[in-house]
Parts: sequence; structure tokens; C-alpha cells
Amino acid sequence: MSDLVEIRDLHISYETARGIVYALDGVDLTVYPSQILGIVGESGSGKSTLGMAIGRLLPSNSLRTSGDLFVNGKSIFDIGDEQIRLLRQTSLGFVFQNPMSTLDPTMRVGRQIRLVLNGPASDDSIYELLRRVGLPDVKRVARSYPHQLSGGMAQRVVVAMAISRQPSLLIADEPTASLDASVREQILRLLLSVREETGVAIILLSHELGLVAKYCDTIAVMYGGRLIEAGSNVSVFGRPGHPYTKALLEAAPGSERPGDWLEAIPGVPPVLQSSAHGCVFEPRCKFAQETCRTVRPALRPIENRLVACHRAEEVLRAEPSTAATHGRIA
Ligand SMILES: Nc1ncnc2c1ncn2[C@@H]1O[C@H](COP(=O)(O)OP(=O)(O)OP(=O)(O)O)[C@@H](O)[C@H]1O
Ligand code: NI
Repeated sequence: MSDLVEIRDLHISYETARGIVYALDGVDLTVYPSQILGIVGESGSGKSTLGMAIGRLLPSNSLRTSGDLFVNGKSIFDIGDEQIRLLRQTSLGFVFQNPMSTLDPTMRVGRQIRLVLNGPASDDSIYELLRRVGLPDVKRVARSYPHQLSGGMAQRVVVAMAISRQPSLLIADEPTASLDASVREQILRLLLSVREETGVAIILLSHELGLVAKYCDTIAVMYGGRLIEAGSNVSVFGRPGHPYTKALLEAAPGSERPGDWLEAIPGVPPVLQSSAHGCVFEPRCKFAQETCRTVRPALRPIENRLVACHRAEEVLRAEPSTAATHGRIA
């Protein structure tokens, strides 16, 4: 299988008034066609930076200090502005948290879709697209301005725009975070059905562990700008190999608001002012030893997943936590 996205040792930092922030501190990741990959991690772990990097959509105060990122075998850092625009239009689709920030408030929905289609599009093809994302009364929707739609409907319109040019990868960054709980699952089910129909790969960036566990076949866990564990849903969430993943799952049940699950792990996640020497999770880790402070753990394969922990063997052997059973997270 050829890789859709290949990320190699990517380092991205931001220049801020208070100095440099290391947002991605050496990330390796491969995304395959038709995969649905959930990337979880608490606020500030680097999820959005990773998602935006794929489309080279990072703000101008960002800097790639090393590493590379390939889409369809081409480095996105090597290609020109025209080529990256073409890649975004034809191969990638983005869905962000707030649909209203993607939609133009001054333009009717139908016209916005016509612009995205970028060519002569019949009214019927626009209606058809709106129907495909499960919208009722498509003529009325096409005539509406964004503010006349509910949040869920507006997000469906955004999905319609994102899939309109048959991309091979959809990047959904907290696509349900601004929506009512009742429509969150509808939007995720929509993304899943689009994938079934078209074979599009999906990267779902989220801190909602329950939703990711329910809908993604592959899981990657980020912490402090690094990928600390990745593998199938069953391996990673069923029997975590990293103390952080394990702690997340133990903290998950009973949490109502996104982000709640983090409070059960003592300490706070880092804002990286420099590249850490040892393991970034060490200050909060129950399993930490001297080496963890001094030697950076490489991402290595063990028992059907990749994990960046010196003590992964012990973590895997430790008593399974009562709550961390696959499928029971939400
Ligand atoms: N435009 C920016 N300028 C400066 N620093 C930034 C910028 N965007 C992100 N950062 C910093 O980079 C780090 C990673 O942020 P990022 O938004 O990628 O994380 P995230 O996992 O998506 O978090 P969240 O769940 O809050 O969306 C954080 O420390 C953040 O403060
Ligand atoms: Ni984010």
C-alpha cells in the first residue's frame, strides 16, 4: 500500500512574544489510503499544528526547523505556491471546529459551493452534494446564508465543500467541538459514511477520547509535541503501552466535558520552550526512572503498536486498569 502522508521527524516551532514554542518536537507518522486515524492529546499537544502542516497552512510565525512531510510522495515544503494550492484543492479537505469560520457569512451557501467546485457546476450537482451530506430541503439550504442554518447543518455544508473535489484525505480538527452533543455523533457518522462511499482517508484530531475510540480504526496519541503511542484502536486503547495513554483511559469514564479526563493525571502538560532531553511525560509519570529524565525514548514497535517509552514492557505487564476496557471509554 502506498502512503498518503509520510511525516518524518518533523519539528515545528512558533515565534511568540515570549520566545520560541516547540509545537512539534520530532513527529513520525504515516497515513494510509482509506484509513481513519484518530489523533488524541490534550490542549497544546500539537494536534492542530500537525493537521495544518499537512496542508502547509501554518501561520507565518511558524518555522520548520527540521524533518519533512510528504503528501502523495512529494515534500510539501519543496513544492511551489501554485502546486500547494492545487494539492489543497484536489487532494485535501479540511473541516475545522467552527463551521462559521470556514463559511463566508455574506454569501449564499449554493454560491460558496459553486466557487469551491471551481468550474461550471449545475444547480443539480450542488443539490446532489448537499443531499450526500444528509441535508434535507437542499434548494432552501442552497439559497440560505450560513447564519440561517443550525450549527450541525452548517458543519454538513462544510463537509460538502471539503469532499466536493474528491480529496484523498480529510483532516477534521475538532469537527464536533462547537456542536450540541446531540449532533456530534451525526457529524462523525457522516464522515464515516463519506469514507465508506469514497474511500477517503480521515484524520480526526480531537480531545474527545470517547468519540475517537468509537469511530477510528487507528489511534495516535500525542503529548508535548510528540507522538507517544500509535497503533490499532484495539491495541492502543485495549491495552495501552504508554503510561500516558494508560492514565488517559483511567481518567476518561465519567468525564462530561472535553478536557476533563486530563485532570485526573496530576501535573500539567508542558509548553515546550526547548526540546526536551528525556521523556516529556516524565514529570507526571508513575513509571518514571532515572533514564527517563535523561534519555529521550524513541518510538519503537512492541506488541502491535509503536510506543515511545523506556518502560513500555512494564506498562503492558502492569495490571489492566478496571476502566480502560476497549469500547467502554465513552
Ligand atoms: N499561531 C501560534 N503562535 C504561537 N504559538 C502557537 C500558535 N499555534 C499554536 N501554538 C502553540 O503551539 C503548541 C501546540 O498547539 P496546537 O494548537 O497545535 O495544539 P492542539 O493539540 O491542537 O491544542 P488544542 O486542543 O488546544 O487545539 C501550543 O503550545 C500552542 O500554544
Ligand atoms: Ni487544536
